[in-house]
Amino acid sequence: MTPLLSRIRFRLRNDFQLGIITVFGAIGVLAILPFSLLRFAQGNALAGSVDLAVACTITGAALYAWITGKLERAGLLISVCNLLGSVLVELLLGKTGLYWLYVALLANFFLINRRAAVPLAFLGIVLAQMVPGAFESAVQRASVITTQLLVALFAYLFAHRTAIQHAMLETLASQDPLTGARNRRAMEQELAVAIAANQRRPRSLALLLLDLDHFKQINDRYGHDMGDQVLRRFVALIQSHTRACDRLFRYGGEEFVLLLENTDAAGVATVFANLRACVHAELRVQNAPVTVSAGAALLAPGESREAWLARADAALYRAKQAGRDRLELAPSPAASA
Ligand SMILES: Nc1nc2c(ncn2[C@@H]2O[C@H](COP(=O)(O)OP(=O)(O)OP(=O)(O)O)[C@@H](O)[C@H]2O)c(=O)[nH]1
Repeated sequence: MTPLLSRIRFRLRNDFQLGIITVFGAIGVLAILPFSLLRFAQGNALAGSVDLAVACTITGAALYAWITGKLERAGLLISVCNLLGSVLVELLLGKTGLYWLYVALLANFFLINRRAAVPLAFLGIVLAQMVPGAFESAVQRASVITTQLLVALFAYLFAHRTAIQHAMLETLASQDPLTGARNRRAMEQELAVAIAANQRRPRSLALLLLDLDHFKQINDRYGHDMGDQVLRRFVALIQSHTRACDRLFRYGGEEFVLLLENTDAAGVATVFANLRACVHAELRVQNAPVTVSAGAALLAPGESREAWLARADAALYRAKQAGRDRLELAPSPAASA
């Protein structure tokens, strides 16, 4: 498979909304365009033009989504086009437009945020009622309104449920189940994002690698459950003594990474001094104090995630060698070269 094809496959697999937009782009070409040609062949140029405009807009919006990545905007364009197109077809061809409105009502809840899809659904249902001569009787009109409302309601419930499950999956995929800190996978992604953002707008970005001292002894002496409890309390302590914008990750075992934005060497030293003090004061195992060592590194220009982490790790190693319960700051790569 060519790199382009595998990239397309990857994006379609990992982005549900882009997948739906793509399906619509294909519908624009494969399903609506033939109708447009049929209308022209039947001599109904107006209906043919409406179908052609809808097909082009939907397919254009799908291409726009692929090229720019602006899915919300593309989804909204397709949603509005679906609704207005259905109502216009109803105006020109009668009931046929109503059938398309059902598709639009259903699809819009997957194309755009469900809170935006609700008013659009109501707008579509109301507009569909205003088309003169589209209904043969009051009963038929009532049936159409009821079934359209039900379709919108079920689509809303399904989209709502999907959004909840999506959020749950995201949490499961990014959170360490024991401590609730973000996991290593999330760390790798967020460090990459922070590095990319820093290349565009450089500012001081610090990484603090924290490691509980002699943690093996805690497990050995007091049992694994006590070790787990210490890890949970350690994370809770860090989270309650750092800023909301500071990001904590479990790097593995008893090692944690704290990503500190807009923080220089003096700032890292202050953060660590505070954490060290609160660990001394509040983290005890059967009255024995627990201590923590740390290695810190400030991101150097052009530095990779791996190199940045390696410098913090080397600094942590030095902190351990120097007697633990302390912070070591990594020299910049230029200084150590
Ligand atoms: N209870 C518990 N223990 C863990 C977990 N993950 C790793 N460990 C233990 O953490 C210990 C880490 O031991 P070491 O790497 O020797 O580190 P240390 O004893 O803290 O020694 P220093 O880092 O040199 O101070 C090992 O005994 C692991 O089994 C966990 O999720 N829960």
